[in-house]
Amino acid sequence: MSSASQHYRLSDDLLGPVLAILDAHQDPYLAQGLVSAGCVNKLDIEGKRLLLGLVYPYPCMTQYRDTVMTVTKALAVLDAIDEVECEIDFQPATISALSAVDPLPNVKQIIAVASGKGGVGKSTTAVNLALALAAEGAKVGILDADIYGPSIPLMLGVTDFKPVSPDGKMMTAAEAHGITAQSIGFMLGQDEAAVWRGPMAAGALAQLLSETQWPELDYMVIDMPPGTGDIQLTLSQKVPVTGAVVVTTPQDIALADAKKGVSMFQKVNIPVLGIVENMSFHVCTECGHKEHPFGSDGGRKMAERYQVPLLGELPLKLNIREDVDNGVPTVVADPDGEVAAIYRDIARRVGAQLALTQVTPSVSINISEDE
Ligand SMILES: Nc1ncnc2c1ncn2[C@@H]1O[C@H](COP(=O)(O)OP(=O)(O)OP(=O)(O)O)[C@@H](O)[C@H]1O
Repeated sequence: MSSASQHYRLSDDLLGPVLAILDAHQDPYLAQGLVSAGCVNKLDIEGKRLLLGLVYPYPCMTQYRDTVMTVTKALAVLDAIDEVECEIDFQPATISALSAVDPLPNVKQIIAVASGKGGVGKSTTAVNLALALAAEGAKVGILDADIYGPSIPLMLGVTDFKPVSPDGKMMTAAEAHGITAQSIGFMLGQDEAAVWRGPMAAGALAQLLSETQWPELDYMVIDMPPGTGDIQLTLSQKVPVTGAVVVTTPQDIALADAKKGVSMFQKVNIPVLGIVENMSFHVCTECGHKEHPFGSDGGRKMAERYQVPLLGELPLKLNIREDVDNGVPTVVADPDGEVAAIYRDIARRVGAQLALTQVTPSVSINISEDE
């Protein structure tokens, strides 16, 4: 990876040691030194004050302070430097090869959150991932494409939102907790979903995505319908998804279905960014005993087998459910808690994986009226 533009204004004597020190700082998510990862885009010196500019390809705002402290301490060994002024920014990669038909010019990356099986916590993961990416400094949207049970309006507390179309073409989206949301649930009546044929549903969902007035977004998270059937396959082909996250629980049956999810994305050349194991463990609030009600290590073994990262393991925890039921997901309801920290860690991993994957959209979107 290399940075878009680098401004280095140091003498050769100083540049070498500074770059060596910065490259010795391994970024945990990119698994490379800061220089090799292309994060160092500015180096200048005023007297003995080093001006350092870092640009990350994934959002990591909650880590900025730690990074500044570590890097400043490391550079302090050089006699020529007695102060470091560090600016950190985030700039996600933009999809490199967009098709001629580009329905989402405002969106840099599209992440599909999928599961092989219903009820594993896909929507809970999708909404918390979207909010965690936002908490790390990204501009984020979420599309609730789960026609079997659109739950994002409830989870974001925007159940009474009704999209309008002032120009008769593009629909408005809801705003909640700093992210933009569109949901099939805003459009559907109670029992409409179940009767849709696969291609028709996928067409309608792709249309919903392309005909919504999204603001400039770094990431669009799509909460996919559960399963690996026609709708999911067609949707994956109609939308230029740049990476997929597969959610599973550790139990055998969910894992078997999640494997089908991974294979489906691999078949349509969508990079699988990794696996989230939800409801991995439960810690008793009274005695602190940790148990694995649905088995253990399934997600890890699956990740190893398919050679994709295990992005994180979430506990089975009452307040995760209560928070989404209250319309304020845990990342927002308890930002300093350990669950929010896990979601933010997953968000950084997802952003870094997208940056590390040479992404091109799966296919161009071509929506025909009859689908
Ligand atoms: N880690 C967790 N701890 C406790 N409850 C959870 C956790 N993850 C999800 N839940 C709860 O489990 C239920 C199912 O979650 P969710 O709706 O996110 O699953 P899903 O896979 O999207 O389901 P569907 O297939 O119906 O769309 C919800 O009530 C949710 O609040």
